[in-house]
Amino acid sequence: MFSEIKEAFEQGKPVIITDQKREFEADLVFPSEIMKKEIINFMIAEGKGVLCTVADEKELLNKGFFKMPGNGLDKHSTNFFVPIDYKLSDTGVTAIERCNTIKFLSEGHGPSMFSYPGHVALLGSKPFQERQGHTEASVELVKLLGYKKFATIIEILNKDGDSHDFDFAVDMSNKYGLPMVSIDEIYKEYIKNTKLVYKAAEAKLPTEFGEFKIIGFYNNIDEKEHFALTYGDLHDKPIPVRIHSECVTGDAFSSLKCDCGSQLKNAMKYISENGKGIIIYLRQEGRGIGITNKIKAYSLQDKGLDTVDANEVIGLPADNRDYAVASQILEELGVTDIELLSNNKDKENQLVNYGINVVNRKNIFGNVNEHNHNYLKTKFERFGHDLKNIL
Ligand SMILES: Nc1nc2c(ncn2[C@@H]2O[C@H](COP(=O)(O)OP(=O)(O)OP(=O)(O)O)[C@@H](O)[C@H]2O)c(=O)[nH]1
Ligand SMILES: [Mg+2]
Ligand SMILES: [Mg+2]
Ligand SMILES: [Zn+2]
Repeated sequence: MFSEIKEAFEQGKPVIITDQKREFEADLVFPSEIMKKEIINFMIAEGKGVLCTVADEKELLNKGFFKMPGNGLDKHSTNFFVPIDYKLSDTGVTAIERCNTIKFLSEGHGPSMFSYPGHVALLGSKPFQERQGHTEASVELVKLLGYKKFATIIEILNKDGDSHDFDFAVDMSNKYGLPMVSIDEIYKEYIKNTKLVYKAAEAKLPTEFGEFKIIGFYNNIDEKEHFALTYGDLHDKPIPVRIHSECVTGDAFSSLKCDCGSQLKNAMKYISENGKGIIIYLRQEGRGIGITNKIKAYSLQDKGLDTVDANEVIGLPADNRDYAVASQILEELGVTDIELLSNNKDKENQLVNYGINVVNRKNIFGNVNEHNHNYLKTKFERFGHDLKNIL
């Protein structure tokens, strides 16, 4: 898909970046460094939103560009700088003048080359893992494809002048042969190509199942302290790997409402019996909603809701987990080929999408009891977990 986008850029066609999660809006996007007058004209005519040129926020601030007053207070607000024209422009509004302004900026010129306020809106992009808007997606996309980190974007309005019309964007894509890509897809590719996790500390950890090593990591993806336990030599291929999401009730307090505690122990046992392996402990409690929300969900389950509906009734996704950190932990440990110890196909799919070679997925079960039987049945029926053999 990314090679198709590069081809479109080379032919002077913008791409459409969609956002299925945050705002449902669609923007036309083109690399600033190869901008042409005709492309600007097309983007203004067909997009109809506000034409903005995007650059890295830090770089803009370092060079001395001016932020709009009051801007940047809310992390989700549009990060406008004072709009610009290149210095020698006449009015600054024509397609050729806006094109020149955009190209000048992408050549690295500072504020002295521009006049203010001008006719090209200027946006500062944040680090992608901090904010996943069209602003960030546009510059990361062009960077991934080998262009300088400057992009030009415009929001698509439909024939009535309304935004958030996904079908209209699809029609435009078909009419002009413009590739479509979602912010999510660009983010996945970015994570695959950007190192964001580093080993921070390492020590011995003797356990009931033998001597493991425990390794802590810094990461620039979220604020959490993820860690891993490793056992034996990790040079073999594939290495057994258990990626376990935190379940403090099951893992530490012997809860019988789920299978997490016994599943974790069985994984440690399997790894020590095989003489090698890794447990990655991800701090995404309650399938990513946190312990307090999990308790809220439990109280709805006490009233008869299943584990999926309970999350949804409190307004949260049934499963909010992401395995980007796990895939980079594996990379940091030098492991690419794994035997995934899991019954969860989404875990496997996400890891594969993040570039991990899952040679095979091996089921690993916890204990079934009268308290967790329905919970496991729901996971089988509604999430498609591979649990048929134990129910
Ligand atoms: N929201 C919510 N989370 C739960 C509930 N029961 C368990 N969990 C969480 O579910 C997650 C289970 O994680 P894992 O065992 O790594 O993953 P899995 O989806 O069971 O897949 P496997 O790899 O087959 O074990 C943990 O984060 C638990 O805290 C529940 O009823 N509601
Ligand atoms: Mg937006
Ligand atoms: Mg589990
Ligand atoms: Zn659990």
